[in-house]
Amino acid sequence: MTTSANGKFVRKPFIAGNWKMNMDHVQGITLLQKLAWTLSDAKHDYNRAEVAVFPPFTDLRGVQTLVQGDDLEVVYGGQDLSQFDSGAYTGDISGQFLSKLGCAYVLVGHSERRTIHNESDEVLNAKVKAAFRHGVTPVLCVGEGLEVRQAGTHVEYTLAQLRAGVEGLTAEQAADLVVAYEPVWAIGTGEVAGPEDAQEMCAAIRAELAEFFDETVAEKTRLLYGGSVKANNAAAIMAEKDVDGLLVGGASLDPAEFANIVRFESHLVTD
Ligand SMILES: O=C[C@H](O)COP(=O)(O)O
Repeated sequence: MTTSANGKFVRKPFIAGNWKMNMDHVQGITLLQKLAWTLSDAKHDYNRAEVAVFPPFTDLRGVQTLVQGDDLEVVYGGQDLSQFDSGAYTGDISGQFLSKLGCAYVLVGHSERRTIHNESDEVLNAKVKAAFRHGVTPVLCVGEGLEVRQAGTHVEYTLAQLRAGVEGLTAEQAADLVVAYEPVWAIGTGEVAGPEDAQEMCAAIRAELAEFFDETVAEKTRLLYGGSVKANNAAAIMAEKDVDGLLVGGASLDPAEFANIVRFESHLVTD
């Protein structure tokens, strides 16, 4: 755990770049090299903000080789995993394979998996458990679409996804879990939920974790915001009390922009 210069952070900030279905394995290496150089030039202290990238599966072996070969401090993960460990599941990727590739994290239930691939809460709960079985930390994504937001039921909707996702976890697992709140209406649209929207939901998620598990879990679980994050809005979102990190899509494909998001602290107003 880290405390920042302004004393805000009790949980280590976590800045994650989800490349989605962008960057083939050659482009991915170039992107990661540029990101690492930019952060090195800026003397980024990885103790102050953990940096993760989530490349496509086909990039992961190259990413592992680069991270190991150049001793990079950037960590990486998969964008999805199977709820099963092995067998006749064509096209799926086991948590065991991700673990063997050195993945520290895996996204579970990204809104694009929930909508395009119709992944249910039950399947996602099984995926969260599969990740833990293989020693890979799940980043459970939750969040509402535009209709739910307009109906004003977004908090209850999102908390129901959360409860379903963490069902059956031990307190220790829940404390390690990362939860990403992504309001679907703010993803890739240029629409940003305001810092106060991110705070409202992250506070509600933390309270729900305290209720579902206990206060200790709620104090430890890291909560991210994702949805049209850019360098010019990252600091304001991160200044919110219950926001511990950012899940960045489009802006993570630009190494200079993403590095500036990682270095959000340099844009924070300190007392
Ligand atoms: O995984 C990232 C989120 O879907 C946000 O994507 P975005 O930054 O392109 O809006």
